[in-house]
Amino acid sequence: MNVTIKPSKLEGSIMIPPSKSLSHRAIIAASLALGKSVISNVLYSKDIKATIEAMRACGAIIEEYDDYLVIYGSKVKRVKSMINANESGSTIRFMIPIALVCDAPMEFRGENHLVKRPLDTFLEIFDLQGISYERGEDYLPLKVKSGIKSGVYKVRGDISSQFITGLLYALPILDGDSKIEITTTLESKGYIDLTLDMLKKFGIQIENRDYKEFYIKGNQSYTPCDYTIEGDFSQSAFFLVADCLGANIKLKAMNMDSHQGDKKILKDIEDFSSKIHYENDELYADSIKTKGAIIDFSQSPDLGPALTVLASLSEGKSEFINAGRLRIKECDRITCMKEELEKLGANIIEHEDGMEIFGVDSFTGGVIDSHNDHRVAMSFAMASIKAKGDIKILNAGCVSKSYPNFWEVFERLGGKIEYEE
Ligand SMILES: O=C(O)C1=C[C@@H](OP(=O)(O)O)[C@@H](O)[C@H](O)C1
Ligand SMILES: C=C(OP(=O)(O)O)C(=O)O
Repeated sequence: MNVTIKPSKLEGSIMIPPSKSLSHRAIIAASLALGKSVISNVLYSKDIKATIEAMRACGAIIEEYDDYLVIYGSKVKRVKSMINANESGSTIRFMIPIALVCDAPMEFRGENHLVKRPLDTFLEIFDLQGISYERGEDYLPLKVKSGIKSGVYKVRGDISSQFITGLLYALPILDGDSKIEITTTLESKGYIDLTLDMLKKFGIQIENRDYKEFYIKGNQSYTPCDYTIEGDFSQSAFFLVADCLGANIKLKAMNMDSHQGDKKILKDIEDFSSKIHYENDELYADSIKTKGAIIDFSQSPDLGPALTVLASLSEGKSEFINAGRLRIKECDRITCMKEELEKLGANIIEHEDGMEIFGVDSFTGGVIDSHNDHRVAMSFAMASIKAKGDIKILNAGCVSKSYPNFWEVFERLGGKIEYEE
């Protein structure tokens, strides 16, 4: 599906969808807890559906209702011999160690760009533990012959924190104690905090030694827990950027005490010289001519696409640093944002691990390729606010990865869209 957006004023109050990161974590923890858990405020995005199916493949009984799940957890067992993570990096990297708690063969699959996103950390572990596996040219499909064992795991912290999250979920339920040693600086640390918080809620103890080593006692049990998913700060970024660009959108019921790393968007927006307000339970940013800023993406890579749009429309120069991991997401988000924004008149210099962005006053119209990346598509929806002509976004349906009703919400806020199948 393609969409053509006519520049228009966006205004209104909306509920931001539930956090994708917390949803994955709650569903997995509940699926591993023997007994009944209710997970409320669930959005059935493609990524979350992939995790639900993956946990069913490992033995959980999951009942789906409108916006909540009733989950009867189980010990990991082989109900199906294949897990398809679709396009979800979180699902594949969380599920590999979890599914391999059960000592039986498992095939992991993925779709589109996911098959090329790195899984080396796990392949190295398989080699060290003598676990045989088969793969082709890409990382997926991956057929693993047997389960993982407790012990010492040395893991890089600068490729994806998702490997560490997967291990933190799996190692407590193995026989024997384990230790994860982080061998580099740890990036996306906020996501490890979300993991540790969720594990604690479901009764799992992890000893965190300053994020350098994690000690994990074996033979632990997940205990059931009812849990409500809070609003997603990564998704709030698109609407707060829209506010800066001239929209008047208020985000209802965000948890201002949230531990989500992407809550950093509030500071980032203020670094661009706008102001964040939280009044009467509503979050919004001032519409002003923002000024260029220096933004570090080591802890919050998912904010990259939205902030590239904001920087392109801010006065003067912005510098994005420590952003190399943006290249290993749903697409190479550095090259893609540069190439697509330049079609609208932006001025960007690309570096291996960042960008220099020279602000312009407004955009022209143009045809944008979303590169099948939900965050790219949503960022260009917001770019349309400052465009002098129509913006057509190709393959705009990719928003369903995290936010299936995004375009409906955009229209409800006053966005003018023509759809084309
Ligand atoms: O653990 C998580 O929920 C996530 C971790 C981040 O990945 P990295 O750890 O690879 O940066 C982030 O980009 C992803 O969207 C969600
Ligand atoms: C990178 C993302 O997710 P994942 O790694 O789970 O595919 C994302 O949502 O931007």
